[in-house]
Amino acid sequence: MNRYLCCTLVQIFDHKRILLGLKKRGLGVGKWNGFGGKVKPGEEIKMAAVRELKEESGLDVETSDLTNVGKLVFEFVNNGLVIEVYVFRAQNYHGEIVETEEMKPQWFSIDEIPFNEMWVDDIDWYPFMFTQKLFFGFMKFNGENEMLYKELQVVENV
Ligand SMILES: Nc1[nH]c(=O)nc2c1ncn2[C@H]1C[C@H](O)[C@@H](COP(=O)(O)OP(=O)(O)OP(=O)(O)O)O1
Repeated sequence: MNRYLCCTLVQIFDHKRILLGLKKRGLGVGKWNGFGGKVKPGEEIKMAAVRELKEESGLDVETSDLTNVGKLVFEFVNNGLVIEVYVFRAQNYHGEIVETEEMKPQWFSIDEIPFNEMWVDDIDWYPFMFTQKLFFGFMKFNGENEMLYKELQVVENV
């Protein structure tokens, strides 16, 4: 039986900029990513997204300001881990951006997203996010840097 995790990922937008965080520890260390993490048992997914965004960036959003952009399922063939990631975007937020032990946040122009320092699948699904098409993706990884398989499709709901 594979080990399964349900996670969130929040992409914060401000006009033509996106806020990314450099992951300082754990899964995806050294990569720029949106903000998110594991949903706790019994926790509502959007509440987990709000909590993880706050923990990793200092920013607050309302659950009603989180828009679904897609769902990604990653299978890590090297260790049997399966991660289901609910991806959201938000442009209404408040609070001060802070660097934490886990993440170093930084704004990037949406024309200068550092895809070569991100999870290798991001370059495939960010375009769906930008064109506001709800997507579902399934990817197989061997370790954190080798993508063995990918499948992406536009869907009606996630
Ligand atoms: N291939 C991938 N592409 C991507 O863009 N984001 C990925 C990804 N695989 C995992 N993620 C994201 C989803 C989620 O936001 C994060 C994984 O969560 P973490 O392991 O950081 O969880 P936590 O923040 O709960 O960890 P700890 O607090 O350290 O226990 O990495």
